[in-house]
Amino acid sequence: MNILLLGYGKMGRAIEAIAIERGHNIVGKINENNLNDIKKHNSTNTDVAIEFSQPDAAFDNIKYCIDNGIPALSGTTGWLDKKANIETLCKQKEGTFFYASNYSIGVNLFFKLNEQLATLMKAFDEYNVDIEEIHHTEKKDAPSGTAITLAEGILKHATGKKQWINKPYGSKEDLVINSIREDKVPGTHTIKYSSAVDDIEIKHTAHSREGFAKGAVMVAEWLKDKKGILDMKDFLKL
Ligand SMILES: NC(=O)C1=CN([C@@H]2O[C@H](COP(=O)(O)OP(=O)(O)OC[C@H]3O[C@@H](n4cnc5c(N)ncnc54)[C@H](OP(=O)(O)O)[C@@H]3O)[C@@H](O)[C@H]2O)C=CC1
Ligand SMILES: O=C(O)C1=N[C@H](C(=O)O)C[C@H](O)C1
Repeated sequence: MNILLLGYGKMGRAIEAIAIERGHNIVGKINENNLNDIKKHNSTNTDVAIEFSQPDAAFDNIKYCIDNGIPALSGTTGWLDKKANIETLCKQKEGTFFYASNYSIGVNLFFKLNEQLATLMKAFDEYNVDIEEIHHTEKKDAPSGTAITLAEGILKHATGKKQWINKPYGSKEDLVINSIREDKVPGTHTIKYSSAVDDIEIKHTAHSREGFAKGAVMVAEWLKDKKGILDMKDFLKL
């Protein structure tokens, strides 16, 4: 499979290593120094684009792929206010677009567990729920995309919470997401239900970027012949 990497930073490099190990060709690596090279790519020389860049770059990268008939998956966080525009374009052009805030299989099981726990805890309003996410200090956005997905999963079920906020403390109606930045941490997310007498916690700890990268390559292999707007629920059949 011919893969175009849009974004060749920490994730682009981790994805390249796994893609090569799985027998794929990397036909382009785009970063801020060679942005114009994206124009060399089209549906005849590229099977799929894997986009892990930065919040202000994702929209244009994905738009290019859809305009040029290249199936695209993106993992970039912090740009989702424009995702609906991409989905409209994808429908108009009958293209292929896949998005996940986290490509790790373990995190997607954790998303499911989070919703199951939120459903269970609904009847016990003596517990307050909050989220903590810890990432490396180079991360450009906060809260993490994964923490937002976790918050949306809780808000769907927890009647006492009205919205998430990205501060260490909030009112009873706020679902607090506390973002902590520490050197080299690949990504740790904790959901904590606290009462006066005890706490219940679930936690996902990424040991490296390998899980995100392997998930992205596996999705790319699956996506290349698909059409439409897809996500991890379609891929994992969860
Ligand atoms: N969904 C998931 O599973 C995961 C998502 N992420 C997300 O992926 C994104 C990238 O993470 P990470 O690799 O750690 O970040 P890095 O900062 O290490 O890499 C970002 C790369 O994007 C490049 N870039 C900047 N502008 C453009 C552009 N217009 N087109 C193409 N590339 C561009 C940068 O180029 P240059 O080096 O020249 O500045 C850099 O190489 C983040 O949003 C992060 O949150 C991360 C891990 C997992
Ligand atoms: O920037 C990162 O590194 C990560 N970003 C994603 C996010 O914002 O959730 C996924 C992962 O946690 C690593």
